[in-house]
Amino acid sequence: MQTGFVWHERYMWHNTGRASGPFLSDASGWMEPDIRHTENSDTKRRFRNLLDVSGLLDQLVPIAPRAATVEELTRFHTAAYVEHVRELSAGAGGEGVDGTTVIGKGTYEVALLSAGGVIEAVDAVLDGTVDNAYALVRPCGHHALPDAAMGFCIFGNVAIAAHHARVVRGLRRVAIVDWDVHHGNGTQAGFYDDPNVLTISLHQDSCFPPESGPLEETGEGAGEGFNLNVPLPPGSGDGAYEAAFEQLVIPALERFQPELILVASGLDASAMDPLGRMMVSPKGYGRLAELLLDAAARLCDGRVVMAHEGGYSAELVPFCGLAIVERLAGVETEVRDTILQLFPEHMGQQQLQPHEQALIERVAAVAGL
Ligand SMILES: Cc1nn(C)c(C)c1/N=N/c1ccc(/C=C/C(=O)NO)cc1
Ligand SMILES: [Zn+2]
Repeated sequence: MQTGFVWHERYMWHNTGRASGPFLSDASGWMEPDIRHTENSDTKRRFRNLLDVSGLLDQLVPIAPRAATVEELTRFHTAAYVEHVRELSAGAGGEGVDGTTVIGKGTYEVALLSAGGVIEAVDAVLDGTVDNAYALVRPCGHHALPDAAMGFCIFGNVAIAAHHARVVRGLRRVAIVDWDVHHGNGTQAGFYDDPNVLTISLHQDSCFPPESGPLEETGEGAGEGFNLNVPLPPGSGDGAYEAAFEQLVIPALERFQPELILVASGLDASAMDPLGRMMVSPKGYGRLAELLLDAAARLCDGRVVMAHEGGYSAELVPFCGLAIVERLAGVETEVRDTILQLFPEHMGQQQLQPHEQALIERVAAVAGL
């Protein structure tokens, strides 16, 4: 199995600065100042470094990112928004609409490289250069709206790549699966009336954006039935996610018959993430990757491109990421045993719980699955 890997040191140079709050500059004066913004380079660098020291990185095919063009960005974003980011980035910087998304000096160029890196991964998979790919990009994208930055996201990397696959590469049907713990609101918004792009988001119910991603949002107009939200309850672990995949995600993909599957790969559903309340283990993320790749092998010759999104636990992002990339590459490193010892079965709420199964059945009824 040939697995492509997108990385660039510049991704680490997107400067989200230092704040006095978790990711808010505190106006009250009651917070000790000078801590790193929650969305910083640390967990991404640790993920890449574990791929390196485990020996897996040497078995991946490097894919060099490039800057996305304005034409590529404006298939999803407004031209005014793209220009706004460029201006802020060239000047003193600024923030997105939610007051937590930093557009620092030079962010524009890094965000172009992030979106362009996912496009290059899609081209490498569609050209057959590699079988599948993981784009370890930054800043993330799934919260970005056509005209606004939010949730640490600047440009809608995965949405832009989906447009590229359809408009430039001529694919008819592209599926997007978002396993980040937060709702992929930007991706949903971008294709809400589009029957050619199936958008699926599994997320912690009402976590972020606040109240976003209810199961009733199934698409509109021609796109009715082509958006699937799975708002899992806090505390959902490996069992709940595996059941959601087996009962909802895989059947939805089989019904849609995608020619390419894109994954918004946020690792913040892990059991130790500060911005989520889920219980997924590294083994659990590995299992989701297995289920997805098995479906892709049956549906679209294994064509899968994963783009990194959220994930803020320095301890678990590397192990969750490694578990996923091991499955993409079909390689088992010696680290996997460590992962299992770190996360024995009994830890946390790994088994499917009745209330989690009940939510899955409510989604199945609404989605006709
Ligand atoms: C708004 C707001 N206002 N306040 C006071 C606060 C504390 C706010 N939280 N912002 C957030 C909360 C979570 C994320 C997750 C990003 C991610 O990983 N996505 O995948 C981003 C921003
Ligand atoms: Zn997230």
